[in-house]
Amino acid sequence: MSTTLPVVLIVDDEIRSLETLRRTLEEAFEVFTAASTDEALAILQNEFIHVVISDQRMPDMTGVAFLKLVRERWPEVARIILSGYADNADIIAAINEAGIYQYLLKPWRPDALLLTVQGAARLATLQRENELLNVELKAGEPWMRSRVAAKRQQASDAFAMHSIVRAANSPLNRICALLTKVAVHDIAVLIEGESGVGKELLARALHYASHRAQRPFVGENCAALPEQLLESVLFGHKRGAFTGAYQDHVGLFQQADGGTIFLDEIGETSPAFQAKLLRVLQEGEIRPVGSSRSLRVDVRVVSATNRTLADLVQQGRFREDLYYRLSPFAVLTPPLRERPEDIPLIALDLLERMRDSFGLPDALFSPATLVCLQNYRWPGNVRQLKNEIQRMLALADAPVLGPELLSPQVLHAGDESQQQELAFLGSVRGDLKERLDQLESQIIRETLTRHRWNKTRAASELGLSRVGLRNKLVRYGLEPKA
Ligand SMILES: Nc1ncnc2c1ncn2[C@@H]1O[C@H](COP(=O)(O)OP(=O)(O)OP(=O)(O)O)[C@@H](O)[C@H]1O
Repeated sequence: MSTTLPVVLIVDDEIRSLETLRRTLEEAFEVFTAASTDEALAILQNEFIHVVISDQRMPDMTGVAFLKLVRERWPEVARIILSGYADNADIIAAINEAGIYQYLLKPWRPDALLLTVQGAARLATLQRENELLNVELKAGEPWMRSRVAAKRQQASDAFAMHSIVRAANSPLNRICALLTKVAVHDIAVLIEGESGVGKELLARALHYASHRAQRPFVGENCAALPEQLLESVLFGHKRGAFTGAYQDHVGLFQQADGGTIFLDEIGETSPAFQAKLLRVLQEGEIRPVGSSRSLRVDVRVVSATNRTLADLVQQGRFREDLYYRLSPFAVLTPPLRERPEDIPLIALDLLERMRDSFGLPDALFSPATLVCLQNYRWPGNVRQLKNEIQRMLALADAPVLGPELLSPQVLHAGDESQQQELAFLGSVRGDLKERLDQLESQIIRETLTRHRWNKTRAASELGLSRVGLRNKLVRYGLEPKA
């Protein structure tokens, strides 16, 4: 599951009610609103929605009829009905026909609504993961077990350390190697790095490299929820623990039992929450809100932050004792601008994944576009790169994605790079032979990086034999470090 916010679509013909719902949910979710079912269907068609909340009484169709349609087309989307009337027939129809997650009565309470939508989003995420695993309900049957095992293997391959795209000489190699080593030991891991650098990707890869791979990986963005809700989401609650707690709720720590829990944006948590988390980690037990019983859980904690946690400790904003609990092993993921050799490879990988859905199965980058992509500084890291490629695909009319499709700041980075190239040429010292050697070494390094250090392809592009290329690598000391 991604710890980017879950996406919720609200459908209601009353604009004021739509806006109130949006305001209540938009802190914790990415929210779309639709004032008609047609508008809602168009959004479902184009967006990746986790939860649909529909009003029951709408002019064009009832909420139940609409959610039935949603269930037929997008069964993985969790469905919630909001109604002003406790009509038994409607409730039974909603449950039977539209398979809804919850029937909420108006006036709803913000905390109850948030909890319900959080639970529904979690369900939708699990359903998506199940879909990935293609686990069918008959998993208990012996013939299914081997299939489930095979599908789990596929999932672990998809999230394996080796599937994290990076160049042969990328600094990520060292990080992946360290995480693979640490994975087999059951210690907590802290992953630091700017937003969008791939911290969650690394956390998942760590999980799948560990002996916990057959158990769940669950994640939560700790910055997305108010303190009390976060506590309830992570540790669970008993029915009646607070207003709006209509039923028992199993927390994520319990859901992750035997597996890994990923606590994203841990640096944003309140002192009170930090104290509770520390107790859970010290005791290996959780106590659901409103419960008098503690439950033992066996969970490996991987946390992430885009701050420097040690600095927050220094500033008195993060508990030192919790910091040491969370970080017996810590890695700093470098931003994309510090590993430009990864950019073309990640860009090509993202393009391959996305081009079909934009109806451009043969799309490829022009060489000038690749140069611009590699020269830009990507403050939003891989997530921003992904958005940029989506934007290009959305604007493109032909398979070759030229630089004219780039957003201005990325395009402009190309200009800067030309200036840099001129500056580089000006900075090269020595006689003509020495300067040409330096240029040759740069060109070979760039070509190899683009070909993921596949020497046959690089040699072919450069018009060299493999032996010829190898000799030059030795001469210029260019062999990548393992
Ligand atoms: N090396 C990579 N190869 C392919 N895709 C990547 C790579 N690194 C990151 N991504 C993709 O970039 C996006 C952002 O990555 P991820 O969510 O892991 O970042 P993050 O550091 O956890 O971000 P945040 O701090 O905002 O939670 C995801 O879609 C992820 O799949």
